[in-house]
Amino acid sequence: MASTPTVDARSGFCSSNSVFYSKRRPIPLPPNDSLDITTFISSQAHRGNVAFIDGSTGQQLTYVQLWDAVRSVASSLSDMGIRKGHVVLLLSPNSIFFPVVCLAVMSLGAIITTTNPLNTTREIAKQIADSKPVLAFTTRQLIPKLAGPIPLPIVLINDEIDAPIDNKSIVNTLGRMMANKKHDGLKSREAIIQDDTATLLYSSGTTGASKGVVSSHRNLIAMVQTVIGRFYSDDNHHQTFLCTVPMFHIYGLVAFATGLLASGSTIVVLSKFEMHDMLLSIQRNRVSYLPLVPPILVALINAADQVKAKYDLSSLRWVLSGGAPLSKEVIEGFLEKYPMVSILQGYGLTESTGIGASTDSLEESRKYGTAGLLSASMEAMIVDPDSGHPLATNKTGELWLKGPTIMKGYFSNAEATASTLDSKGWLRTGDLCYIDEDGFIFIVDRLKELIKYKGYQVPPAELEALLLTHPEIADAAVIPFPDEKVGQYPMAYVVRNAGSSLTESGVMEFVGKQVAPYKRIRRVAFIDSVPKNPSGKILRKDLIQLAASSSSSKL
Ligand SMILES: Nc1ncnc2c1ncn2[C@@H]1O[C@H](COP(=O)(O)OP(=O)(O)OP(=O)(O)O)[C@@H](O)[C@H]1O
Repeated sequence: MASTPTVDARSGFCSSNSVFYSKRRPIPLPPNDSLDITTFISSQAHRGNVAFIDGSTGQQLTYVQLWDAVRSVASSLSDMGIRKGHVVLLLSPNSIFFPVVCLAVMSLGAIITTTNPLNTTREIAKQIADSKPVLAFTTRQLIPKLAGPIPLPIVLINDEIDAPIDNKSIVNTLGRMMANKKHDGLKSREAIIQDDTATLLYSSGTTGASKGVVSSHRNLIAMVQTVIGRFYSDDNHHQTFLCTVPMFHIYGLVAFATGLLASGSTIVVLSKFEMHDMLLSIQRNRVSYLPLVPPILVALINAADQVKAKYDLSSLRWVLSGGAPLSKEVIEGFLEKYPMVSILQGYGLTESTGIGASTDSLEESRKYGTAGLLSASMEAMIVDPDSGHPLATNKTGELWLKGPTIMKGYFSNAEATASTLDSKGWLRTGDLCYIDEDGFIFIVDRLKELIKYKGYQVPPAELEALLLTHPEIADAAVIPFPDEKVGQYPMAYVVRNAGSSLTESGVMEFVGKQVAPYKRIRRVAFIDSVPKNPSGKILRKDLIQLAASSSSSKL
């Protein structure tokens, strides 16, 4: 008889197979295999009334209007010949119509692919060549970005029904589609099963070329269940969220275009992040939940006195941080300035269709620096990157994840899929982590970003967190600087507070006193701001390039 694996209730670790099991209540997936994400969300019971509010114009979409719009757009798409398996590109800043497009496309079994409006025409052309969309939704301002070698028919996202169709690529407008009340097109909708592909999102490309991540309806349904479990387990009272993070990224997509709609939340949408607009929207709409990325949190700390004097933030209860590391020092700094607000953490990847671990309560968040507990039904292994052996609690190695939200694979890239997903469904996250005796995950750094000094590994995130504790440092990034003798050494790019006269040697001494000799920063440069991507990650490759060009120009 096979023995039952013994799982330690405190850590979730099973010593017989070295797997960490989630400590959260498992979430049963809907048994009906013939189910798409849109039907799943729209069939959830809740008492919500207003789904979306445009943060700048105040325009609202109620839940009744939202689902009516989704059906109208789906029917129009079907009339245009969009079928299951077709890829549809969405190039748009955040808007209350972004989710309408996503949900309509997915309801037909077609696949939504999104892209960053800040991408160049060349980058977008590359994504188009890879994903081969048959149609694009975009705004009038962004049409020139689709001027690549493959012309695409365009649906204009425009809230005016009678927007002029004055460009030969424009085949329709979203306003006209939403006004279509016949819904005859839905009769030719094909059957969808949970395993069918729903989204083709591109990873951020922080550590290499961006890759197309294929997620299924099942992946998204499981993620919606995770979101419901995270925010609505105890009581089902109405909550208002502010959307500042981009909806084209997995973070924004699972929260604002899918997950939160299952429980009747109200979502105030900002087309882009701007500090004043964000704060004004919180005040005006009595926002209770603010999901953001770490740089915004840092900005809120730095400007705390002016912010509190100018805006009424009394409705704000929770800030959710995700997408990039958040140090203990930043958390403490925030709580000191905003004692009424609690911070929740979320950790995930495009490849895990969103949240893989999170803190869901104030008590959990008090484990400062943690990315949280594994999401419901998620399993983890910590694998020694050198030996490939799984490790136990409090040992650092690469985090592997397995569960119902893990992607199907990379699009048209069998090689990348094989090196990231193993045959048993384990996803190699590329993140260096440990899991403590209570089951909390701590992210040390990204494997690919470790600096190798004389064979020792130096995590840049640790040095960045330390630099941020300096009272005269507003922001910092640490990169590897190539050196013939030692391989690489840590170099810091530092943003000084206004009026600071901190010197290079001052920075080096500050760090040198607090770390082992191999971790010391051996080169410093001052900059005005640290380049970051929309999910808050430091664009280290840009800084590496900058360091290389400034050192060669000095030769
Ligand atoms: N709460 C968090 N704390 C620390 N790091 C986080 C957190 N959330 C996400 N991350 C980081 O973000 C990564 C996932 O990011 P994303 O899927 O946007 O693309 P990327 O990994 O940056 O891009 P690419 O794989 O193309 O380099 C995780 O592997 C992790 O390194």
